[in-house]
Amino acid sequence: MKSENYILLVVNPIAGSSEKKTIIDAVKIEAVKQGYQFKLYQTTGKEDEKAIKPIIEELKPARVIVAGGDGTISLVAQCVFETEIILGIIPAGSANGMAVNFGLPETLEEQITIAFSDCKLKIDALFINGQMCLHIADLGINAELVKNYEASGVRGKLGYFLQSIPTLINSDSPFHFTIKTGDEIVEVSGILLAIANANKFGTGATINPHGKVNDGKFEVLVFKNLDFIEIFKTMHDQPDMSSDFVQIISTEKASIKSRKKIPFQIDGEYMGEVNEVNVSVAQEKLLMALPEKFCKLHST
Ligand SMILES: Nc1ncnc2c1ncn2[C@@H]1O[C@H](COP(=O)(O)OP(=O)(O)OP(=O)(O)O)[C@@H](O)[C@H]1O
Repeated sequence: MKSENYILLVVNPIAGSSEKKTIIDAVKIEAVKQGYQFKLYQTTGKEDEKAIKPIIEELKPARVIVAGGDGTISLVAQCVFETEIILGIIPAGSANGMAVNFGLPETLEEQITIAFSDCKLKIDALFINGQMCLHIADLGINAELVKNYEASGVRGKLGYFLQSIPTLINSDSPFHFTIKTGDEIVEVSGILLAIANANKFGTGATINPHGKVNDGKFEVLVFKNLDFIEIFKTMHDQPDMSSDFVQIISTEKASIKSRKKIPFQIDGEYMGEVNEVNVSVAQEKLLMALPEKFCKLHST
């Protein structure tokens, strides 16, 4: 089989509410136009990683393009981790947190241009309790919201919205955290502890204004209360958040414990309740095709 002459497109047929045939056709047309062979893999939700890895080994594609939500992007990222294969993204999930963080445009045409472009960046991957995280993981009310959303069966942004009020009312928060980073131990209480490789939540809220995706570090952010003025500030790209609202720890590794078990999510997938998470970072191990503005911002 001829190497590096393929574009592999991985599509999650059930992600979000968008119709996938348009995406598949448009990516195929672009691949053929650029002289590539085209291969499509549609996820089943069962052992997809085991199915995708041998396809990549056999075809050695120049790029793998993924059309789905954050869960599918993470799945495919694991398949190209530590290789020189370029990963391109067509956001097609409900919340698309990663796409919002990377500043990917809204139209399919522009997304395809970027996925095929030479504007590339090697980004860090976090490993949290052995699981890859590219965007944001958290313990507390946001993870509770993800759990309730997944259980509700209502997909899309409306599902998140419908779940938010009962989740806030019924939450067990605040939680008490012990955070160990190298030599430092911090004791702190909060409603939400986020572990962020990224700057923004899927809502566009900038929770981690100084984070960089390729600096070999990540941020542990403890949100102490539901201060709506401070939450409002996160709608700006460079919010000046008070330390009474959020405590930010920038580090290369962390061990986080809590007295009681807390709902936990990674990149929008609910992971159950835990009372300990261990985080490490693998620097610049994932090669991605990203918007020029994002690449420039991270190359300085
Ligand atoms: N063919 C399929 N049938 C059912 N579930 C699937 C299928 N393919 C993938 N999945 C499941 O989809 C989930 C990942 O969804 P993804 O992150 O792509 O979308 P999302 O952002 O969660 O958006 P949505 O809310 O639309 O699912 C995983 O739980 C995976 O097991």
